[in-house]
Amino acid sequence: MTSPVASLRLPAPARAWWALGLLVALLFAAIGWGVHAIYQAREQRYRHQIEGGLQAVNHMQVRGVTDWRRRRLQEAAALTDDRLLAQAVARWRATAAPDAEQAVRERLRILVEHVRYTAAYFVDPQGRLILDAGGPATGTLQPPEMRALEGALARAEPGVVELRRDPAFAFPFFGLLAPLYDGTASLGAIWLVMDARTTLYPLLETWPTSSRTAESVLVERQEDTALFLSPLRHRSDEPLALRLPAEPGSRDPMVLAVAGVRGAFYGSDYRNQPVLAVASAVPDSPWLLVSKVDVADAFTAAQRREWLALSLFVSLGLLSLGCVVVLWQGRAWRRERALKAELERNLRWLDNAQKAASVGYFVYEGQSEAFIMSRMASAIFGLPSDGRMTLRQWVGMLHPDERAQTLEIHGRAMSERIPLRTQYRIQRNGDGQVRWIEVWGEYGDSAGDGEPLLMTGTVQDITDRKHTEDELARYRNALESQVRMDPLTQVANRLALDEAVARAWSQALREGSSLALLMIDVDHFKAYNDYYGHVAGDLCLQRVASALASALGRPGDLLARYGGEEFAVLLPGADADAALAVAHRLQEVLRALSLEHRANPGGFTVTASMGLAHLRPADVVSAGTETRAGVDAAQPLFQQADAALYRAKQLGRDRVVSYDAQCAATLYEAGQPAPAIMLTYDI
Ligand SMILES: Nc1nc2c(ncn2[C@@H]2O[C@H](COP(=O)(O)OP(=O)(O)OP(=O)(O)O)[C@@H](O)[C@H]2O)c(=O)[nH]1
Repeated sequence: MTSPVASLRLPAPARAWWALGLLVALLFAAIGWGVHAIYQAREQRYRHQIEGGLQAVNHMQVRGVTDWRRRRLQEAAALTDDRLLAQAVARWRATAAPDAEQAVRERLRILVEHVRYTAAYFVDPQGRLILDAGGPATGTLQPPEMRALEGALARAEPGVVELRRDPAFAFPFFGLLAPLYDGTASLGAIWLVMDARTTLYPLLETWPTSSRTAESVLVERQEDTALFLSPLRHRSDEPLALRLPAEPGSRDPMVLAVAGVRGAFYGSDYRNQPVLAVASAVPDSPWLLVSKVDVADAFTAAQRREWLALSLFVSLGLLSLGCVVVLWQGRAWRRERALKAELERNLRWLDNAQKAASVGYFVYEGQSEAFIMSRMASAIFGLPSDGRMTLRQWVGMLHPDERAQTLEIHGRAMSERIPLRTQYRIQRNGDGQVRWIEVWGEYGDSAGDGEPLLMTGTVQDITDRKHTEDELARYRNALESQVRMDPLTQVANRLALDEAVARAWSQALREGSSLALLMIDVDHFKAYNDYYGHVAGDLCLQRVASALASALGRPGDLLARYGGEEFAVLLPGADADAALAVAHRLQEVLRALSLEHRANPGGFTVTASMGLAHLRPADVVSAGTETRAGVDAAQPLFQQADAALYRAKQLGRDRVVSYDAQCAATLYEAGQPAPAIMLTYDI
């Protein structure tokens, strides 16, 4: 038999959990793959974005440098086209007029102060320095400037001296030579000198990002080298001092640029750092502008952004998942709370129901030899409500009258595994009260599973019910006896006599034994009533009955009031002599009573006549005269007793007559029907 506790165990999860686990693993794999793919796509996009961004910066700076050069050329061309300046120079050179010289110097001063040239000179066609903004100048042009002057004068347009260094100036400078003419005669030229540090190089430092590795460098191919025209961010070489050989296989972006590589590309710069670079040519110049940024720097920022976005995405996902779990768990919690509340309600209801019905439940654990009990069960046994009672406690409480029987019933239920239903008394330890209880239980034992012996059951206090039942039984018995008792004399009535006679007749018939019936009639009782009154008559009958009853002692003998002043005594199993002896004893008892009866013609006390019948029912049946059942079967007994009584009256009353042939004859003579069976007796 499976234990009820064992049956409460949940089934093993098995395949459902495996499937769930696999599903979750697949889900995570799909999410991981999705995240990786998103990351790859986004990284590619960011790479393009970074390359595009660097290209945009490079183009912007190229445009700035180009504008810078164009403005310088325009300014030089404007000097060549300035007729007033040319006329002032021509007049100054021809006449040495101070106002003309002043006009030329003023023009040179404006160029220095307002157009931000570092220096401006007037040079003659032979390249000698004649005048600057401060006054007369001395010296001659260096070869690069001389070549530019000759070219400018020959072409009648400004000549450019590319960025270079010279001991005359402590900075890299850019030079222009603007030729001047007086008609077709050349007057010389204005030499404009511009410091690259303050005007050109700042254009290369305009970056929209705050990257620490981003830089732009102007380079120029000079023979088989790449000459760095602008300063370097991570190296202290002066501009125009560093040049790298343009070797094939070099990965330096400057070298690659002078080798003809344009657009975005990857390389390794003068620090041997991997870089992303963009190279462009500055229009109308020999310059190349290379903008570059460390790969690590560019992509670390992008990767950081990417990881940030991804971690944000993952965090949001996890947060959502957490919310779902919390919601789900919250629902589970709410559901569990509701179930607990319902369970508590049900337990309260069960408790109340138990109280109302005085029923408790319990589980008996064979292993620990203890009862685990509900509150009500504890209360029934008068124990504290800790819900535990040992086997020894229980045995000690069993009422001594039922202890052995109760233990046997429990033992049989346990050994035969049959349901237990029993009632017994207990004497409670606490208050000493004796209570009736009813126990319903069932033993369970999964010995094969190693489960301990268990019995579950209910216990009900039925003390009140038992009392009620006892009351009812007493009441019923009282009723029963009242129905079969004569209310006046308190001896058995006619109904009780008939039932007793029927029983005795059947028993005697079965056993082949005999029985006797004595009919007793108070003599001249009408006269007693008439003389003493009816109430006194009742009292007389009561005393007669009481006296007769006191003379009968044998179990089974029965005195009954047959009717009126007539009594009957049934003597089952009595033989003829014994029956006659009883009759005489009864007569003696009456005489000893000495009840006064002045109206009795035969004396002055109450007397009675008695007719005795004695027979064996088996004889009657074998004679075939009677075939009736019950009390009717015993009619011969009554008839013979009646006949004997009649004869006793006939013979003068106050005597005992046993039935014999004379009795029948007397009846016959009196014209009354004689009993059907004429059995005689030896009296
Ligand atoms: N007081 C009283 N009288 C009763 C009761 N039952 C019957 N009797 C009276 O008993 C009398 C019986 O009278 P009878 O049948 O003529 O017999 P008897 O007067 O006894 O004469 P014998 O029997 O021939 O000696 C009647 O007068 C009844 O009224 C009773 O319960 N109480």
